Amino acid sequence: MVSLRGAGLRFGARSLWDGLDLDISPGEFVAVLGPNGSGKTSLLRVLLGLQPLTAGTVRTYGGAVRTGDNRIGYVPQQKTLDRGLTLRGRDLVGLGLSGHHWGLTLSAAKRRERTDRVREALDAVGAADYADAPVGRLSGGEQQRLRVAQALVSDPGLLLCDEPLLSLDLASQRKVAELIDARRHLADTAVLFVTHEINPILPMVDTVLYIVDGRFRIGPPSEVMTSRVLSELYRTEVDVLRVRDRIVVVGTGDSIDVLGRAGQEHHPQEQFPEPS
Ligand SMILES: Nc1ncnc2c1ncn2[C@@H]1O[C@H](COP(=O)(O)OP(=O)(O)OP(=O)(O)O)[C@@H](O)[C@H]1O
Repeated sequence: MVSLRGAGLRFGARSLWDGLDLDISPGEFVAVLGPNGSGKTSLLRVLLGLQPLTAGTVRTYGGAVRTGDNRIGYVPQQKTLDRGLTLRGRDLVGLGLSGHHWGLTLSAAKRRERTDRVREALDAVGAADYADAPVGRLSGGEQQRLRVAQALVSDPGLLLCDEPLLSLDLASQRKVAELIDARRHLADTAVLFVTHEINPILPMVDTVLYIVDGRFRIGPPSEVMTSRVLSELYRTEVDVLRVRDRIVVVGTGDSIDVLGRAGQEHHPQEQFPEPS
């Protein structure tokens, strides 16, 4: 579905990553992790044909990337929609069916097919109940389900997700992650999932691409999410702990770190005060 060979991207003097070789097969779930500014969104933009590489090659579906490829679904970084936006959820999802494929004037049969596709996508994400409400009035989690439906309505074989769980509560995170996972099992859809937090998707992840300051590692979570590998990537001492079925990362100082931005200056008694 995706093939990157010797791929590099630089802006001016700054190289985001270089020498990146990555193959993604149908049905594979790839998590892309790394601190702010490491080039995760830029990688998605390359695959969407919005950002040319500065070195190497990229192919999707075995051919050159192109913008507006409706075989690629895209869930963008979540922004809360304007409260005043009166567009209905059903129409937002319909935007995922590109005009040139369906034509500007639709026959009655085509119109019915389009309506059915939108309804199926709404049902698949459990959004049928609020499909006719103005999207600006919906909660962040409800809006996010609609974005997933919009990305899936064209039946993409490749789904690119840019932090789709951001600012969702735990129940909504689980639901949205499960929807995406269900889709890949149902249709063998390959998923490239940019995230700062691996735990909500950990059971689904086949491969991690972890990028830090131009350095990166690719492999299964058990190989990449280790103290040794993350310490090498961050060039500082990082501890990766397994707590129940979660991964806890300490020492990176970025948002995947259990201690957040203060991680490297951590004083245990300040973070976790003893009960008085
Ligand atoms: N078109 C551009 N021109 C110049 N610099 C750019 C351009 N696009 C991105 N950058 C820079 O490249 C770096 C990587 O950006 P990118 O959005 O890919 O990071 P990210 O890993 O997705 O970050 P975050 O986790 O904060 O979303 C940033 O420093 C950004 O400012």
